[in-house]
Formats: sequence, C-alpha cells, structure tokens
Amino acid sequence: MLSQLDDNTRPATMAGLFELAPAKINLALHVVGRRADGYHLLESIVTFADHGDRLDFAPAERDRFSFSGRFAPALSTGSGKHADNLVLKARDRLRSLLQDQGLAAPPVAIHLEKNLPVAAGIGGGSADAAAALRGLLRLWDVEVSAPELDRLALELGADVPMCLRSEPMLVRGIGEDVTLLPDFPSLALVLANPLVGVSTPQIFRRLERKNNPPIGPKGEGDWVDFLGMLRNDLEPPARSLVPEIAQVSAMLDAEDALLTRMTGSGATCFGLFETMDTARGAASALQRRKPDWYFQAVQTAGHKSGTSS
Ligand SMILES: C[C@](O)(CO)[C@H](O)COP(=O)(O)OP(=O)(O)OC[C@H]1O[C@@H](n2ccc(N)nc2=O)[C@H](O)[C@@H]1O
Ligand SMILES: Nc1ncnc2c1ncn2[C@@H]1O[C@H](COP(=O)(O)OP(=O)(O)OP(=O)(O)O)[C@@H](O)[C@H]1O
Repeated sequence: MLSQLDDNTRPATMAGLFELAPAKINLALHVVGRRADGYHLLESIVTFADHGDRLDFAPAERDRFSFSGRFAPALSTGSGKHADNLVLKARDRLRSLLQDQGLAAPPVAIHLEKNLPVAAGIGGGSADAAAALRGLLRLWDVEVSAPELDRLALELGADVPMCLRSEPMLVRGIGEDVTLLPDFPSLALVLANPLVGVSTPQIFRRLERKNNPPIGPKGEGDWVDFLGMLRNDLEPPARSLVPEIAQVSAMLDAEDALLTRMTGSGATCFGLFETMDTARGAASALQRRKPDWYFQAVQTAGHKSGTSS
C-alpha cells in the first residue's frame, strides 16, 4: 500500500540507512544501430557526479513512500501517480524476486529527496531505482546474484544497470554491456539545464541517422582530448525540439568551458572546467544570469589525478 507521510521533509526517525543516487552524465553518446524491437544501439562514455538524489530507508509496519526536495513538485505533477515512481517499481520487483526465492522482504518506509531535475538526461529516475535496489538489499540483509540483479535493473530502465555501479564506464548495447574504465579521470563539470523536460522516446523518434560511426579505440592519448573528438548523436534532434539547449550551451562556452556537450536525451548540458574552483565560479555566474534555471558544479567519479585535480 502506498501512503504519503504527513510531513514531506525527511523524517528524523529514518536516520541510519541511506543511499545516494548520483547524476549520470553521458560524456559521449553515439547511436550506432537499431535492434529489431526498435531500441537503439548505443556506445557511450558515462560517468557520475558527486551530486544527486538521496534515498532513506527504514523498517515500517506497512510500505510508505514520501518525497521532498527542489524537484519533488515536478515528480508529483510529471508522473501524475506516485505509483509510477521508479523507486516503487524497483521495490516491488525486488520484493517479488526475493519472495520467489523464499526470502523475506518486509514493509519499508522510503523517503526520496529529489535534488535532480526530472526528465533531464541525467538519469534521475534510473539513479533512484538503482539506489532503491542497493538500499533495500542492505535493509533486508539479503543477496541476489549479480546477473539476476543486472537483469532486474535492465527491466526497470536502460540506464539502471549503469547506475547500480556509478563509476566511469564504457557502455554498449542499450545499457547491458558495461566495461568499467579504472583509469578514467575525475572531472570538474557544470551541469546546466533550462528546466524544459525532454521525453527520451520523442528524441529517439526525431533522430534521423541511426547508424553513426562508433566511438572507436582511444589509443595512448589523454581521455579529455579523446572526449573532444566524440559527440552526442541525440544533441541535434534535442536542439531542434528545445531551443533553450543552444542557449544553455552557448552560456557554458562563454564561461570558457574546455568542452560543452549535452548529456543523454537532454536538455542538461555539461561544461568541462580545469578545476572545481573555476567550475563553481562559472556555476554561480550562470545562476545569477538565469536565476530559475538549474546550474550545479560537480566533481565526477574517477582518478583524482586527472584534469580537474
Ligand atoms: C539516452 C540514455 O539516457 C543514455 O544513457 C538512455 O539510453 C535512456 O535510458 P532510459 O531513460 O532508462 O530509457 P528507457 O526508459 O529504457 O527507454 C525509454 C524509451 O526510449 C527509447 N530508447 C531508449 C533507449 C535506447 N537505447 N533506445 C531507445 O530507443 C525507447 O523508445 C524507450 O521506450
Ligand atoms: N524517481 C523518479 N525520478 C524522476 N523521474 C521519475 C522517477 N520515477 C519515475 N519517473 C518518470 O521518469 C521520467 C524520466 O525521468 P528521468 O529524470 O529519469 O529522466 P532522464 O534524466 O531524462 O533519464 P535518462 O537520462 O535515463 O533518459 C519522468 O518523466 C518521470 O515521469
């Protein structure tokens, strides 16, 4: 059963078990083909921010779900019913998998602090679903095999298996073929979103060319130089649908970002900066110019000896 807690701030009694749900960033996204079922085959270099949603979990007498945070209103109006929330889908699917194996999955109170914009290309829903799986496995003190967990994650969404790991990676297929990139540098980025929600299927439908060149091998060179040679193939169709993407991208360029690109199906763009100090300075300057838009300086996962150290 679903119910809303009276107070939509995070309940103090839920201290203890929490999971972060970091923003996903597609540093490059090449669409290289199409499957028979219509899903597009991708090659993507993905990393994760030190900023995201937060999920709190506590045992309860019956299942409860509540949310708070800057983007909680977008959730309730966006999806209409809370029952659509990927956190609840993740809870219910994991519970039935465990019960099929004779394991207990007792009622749980979950609170979602929604800090990430919704339908923004930074995988907020997928990150929440992955964090729900991780948190519930800890709360219920149970294990499922890695292939079973990956299968369940992929059923919840193409991005959920990547979000389970939240480390720099090369992703192929639709999200199921993940290769971790242990030598990938930690980067200083500014995430910038004009707060125009973008529907992922709509962007894929607008994409004209489905067979674009693959990412190819990096060779001996630097990761950041390599990224500069890559693309997001979803950026042209997204720009044609949402004119603010060109605007937000130009604003990042004007702050002297080393590289500016859209992530996922948009509308969030990222700008790459030399250091976290310059990224924070750029985010503050941009926020002053557009007080209602979303600007966030983030440090990404990976080796701290990279460009942004
Ligand atoms: C674009 C990315 O954000 C890149 O990381 C993801 O591939 C999208 O992942 P996601 O939001 O979890 O997407 P899903 O919820 O699985 O798919 C939403 C819809 O987008 C389209 N879709 C999605 C992924 C993909 N590789 N090809 C597609 O054509 C399909 O119409 C699908 O029904
Ligand atoms: N916990 C959640 N957070 C955000 N959106 C959710 C959640 N649960 C369900 N949704 C639904 O999922 C849709 C996509 O939201 P999300 O924020 O995950 O998109 P996205 O960042 O564009 O994802 P991606 O980068 O994977 O394409 C929203 O329109 C919303 O209705």
